[in-house]
Amino acid sequence: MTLRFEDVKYEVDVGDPKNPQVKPILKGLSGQVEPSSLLSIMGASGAGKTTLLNILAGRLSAAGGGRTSGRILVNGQQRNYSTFRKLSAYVLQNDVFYAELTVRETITISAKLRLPADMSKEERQQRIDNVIAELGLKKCEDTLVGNDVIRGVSGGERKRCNIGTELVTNPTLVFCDEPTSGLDAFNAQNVMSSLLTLARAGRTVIATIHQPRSEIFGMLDQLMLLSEGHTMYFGKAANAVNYFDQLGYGCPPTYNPSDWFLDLVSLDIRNRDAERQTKKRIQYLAERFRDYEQKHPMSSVKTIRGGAPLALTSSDAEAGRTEDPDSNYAVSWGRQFWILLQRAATITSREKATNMARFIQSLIFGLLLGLIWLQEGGDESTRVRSTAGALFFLIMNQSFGGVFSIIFVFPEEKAIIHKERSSRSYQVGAYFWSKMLVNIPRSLLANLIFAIISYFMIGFRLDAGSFFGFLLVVFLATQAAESIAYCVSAISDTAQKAGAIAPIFVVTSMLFGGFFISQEDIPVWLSWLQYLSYVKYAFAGLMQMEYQSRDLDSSGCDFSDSTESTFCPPTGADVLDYYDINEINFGINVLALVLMAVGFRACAYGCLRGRGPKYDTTI
Ligand SMILES: Nc1ncnc2c1ncn2[C@@H]1O[C@H](COP(=O)(O)OP(=O)(O)OP(=O)(O)O)[C@@H](O)[C@H]1O
Repeated sequence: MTLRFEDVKYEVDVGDPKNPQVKPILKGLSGQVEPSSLLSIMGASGAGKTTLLNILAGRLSAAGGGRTSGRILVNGQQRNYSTFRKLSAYVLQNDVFYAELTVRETITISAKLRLPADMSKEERQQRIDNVIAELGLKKCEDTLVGNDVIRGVSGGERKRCNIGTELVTNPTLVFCDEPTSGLDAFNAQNVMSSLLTLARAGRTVIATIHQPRSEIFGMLDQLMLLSEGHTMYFGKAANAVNYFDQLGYGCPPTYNPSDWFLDLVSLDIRNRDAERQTKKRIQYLAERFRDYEQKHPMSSVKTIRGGAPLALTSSDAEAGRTEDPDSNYAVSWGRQFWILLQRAATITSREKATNMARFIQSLIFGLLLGLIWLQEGGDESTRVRSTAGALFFLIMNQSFGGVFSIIFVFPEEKAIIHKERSSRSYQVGAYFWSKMLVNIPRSLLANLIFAIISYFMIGFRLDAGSFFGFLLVVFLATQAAESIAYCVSAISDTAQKAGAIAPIFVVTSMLFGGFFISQEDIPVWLSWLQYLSYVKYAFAGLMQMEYQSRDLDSSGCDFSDSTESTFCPPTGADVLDYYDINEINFGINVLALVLMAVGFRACAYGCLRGRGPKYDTTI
């Protein structure tokens, strides 16, 4: 596939939105990349490399609010975005992965989601094996990808795994953003030689690269050198030294050419003199290159080394061989859901530290609450108050446990989802609902551990119905709190933001939960808030389980003086009256909790869906 770009410009508005200033970022860049070749876009930080790569890949975020112009031609024709996406792959700079999956599992899941469902198992397996072999990942295929906490593959292997997940579709065009960043020299070279191998197999590869060591520089086919949005050089990498030599900027013999070029085209802003001088030099080099471009029009830019181009139709036909011809996804929603459900189950079962932390937390808090309210004695009045306190506190405890298990994890996972959605691996609903389903057993088990310990230590009503009612309400309250956490995480960019917002909802629910403030004390204009409080329904449900249809031991009570301070209820119904929780029955409270758990999750799903990747498709 030959990719040609002509006079590509990109500008954004900066400063006061009412009186914005136009900031040009790319100032009319042109070039052409042919099959079997690797174009490296080089330049100092802020030169515009990533912006250009994103525009060429059709992955420039529409959220940036900039304006693009120019022309991008694929095999001489205006690109069709839908086909272009299927034929191209974009390898992000950040290797965001599930640390708990192995390299082979990661690539296999990508293949299952992105290859047509009617492809035979053997054919798919062959494709996965080829990708693993092609990228030299055989040695570490069964090693966990890992992260900062879990020991996994090396940085270079992770980068190649990142490339591998994109290569399973056999793309004809591969875009790579800074594939060598963060890698040591050895791994950087390995990654670059993998890219070169891909190019030699007939693909067109475009990669941004910051400052390659001399061995890597020697491997490059075509080089595009950028500075301040201008082209400083475009052509054979091997000719670059000669080109700058002719302009009077000969590379000293002991220098790595890429270091030399970066020194030449970097803007030095340490002091005014240096800035003026370097600006002048950049301006001069940009003008010289424009002259050079006019003398050597683009059609004369030839592929450096030969290689049979991949038949455009093979990949195209493959990508078009989907279950639903109208869908942009390779497999149906149901199959996406099933694959993602299996993935989520595998990850959850391997999150040993998280699972243990959740279960130990339930155990410790179950014991702690049990010890604090251990078989509370005293008169009925004291027992009622302390039971209400215990029930309320344990709802809060389980809610916070659930909320914090999500808000510090989910926002980070969103980076993976964003990447996978950008490559159109699946619909967000398939991911979200499969994840919700997989999380339920873990949450249920944590609640069960907590319920068994606290229920019997505190000494709540001793019959099976009451215990399971208690478990149901605590579980649903946790689910409602988790749903709020998902919702907040879906709208927050970072875990910190989610961590700051989520308690607002939980604490407000707590405030209107019916324990601290009675209904009549809530100002009328705020009273609607109580109906949004899952704590209210959970507290009412638990109190009903404990006190419904129950006579109390009210010996020693003086009913002639039933003021608040000498509260002395003869029956459970009086207790429920006292806490204003007789108006809604247990079934309705449970239903309200179910609706809140589902409703907030649906909101979270809506937010995730609405905040999906959107790209500028102007050119
Ligand atoms: N939407 C935007 N609004 C304002 N400035 C922007 C926007 N997009 C890019 N820029 C600016 O354009 C310049 C080029 O950005 P780009 O990310 O392409 O640089 P780069 O060469 O890839 O740098 P690096 O090597 O540091 O990643 C930077 O100065 C950046 O701050």
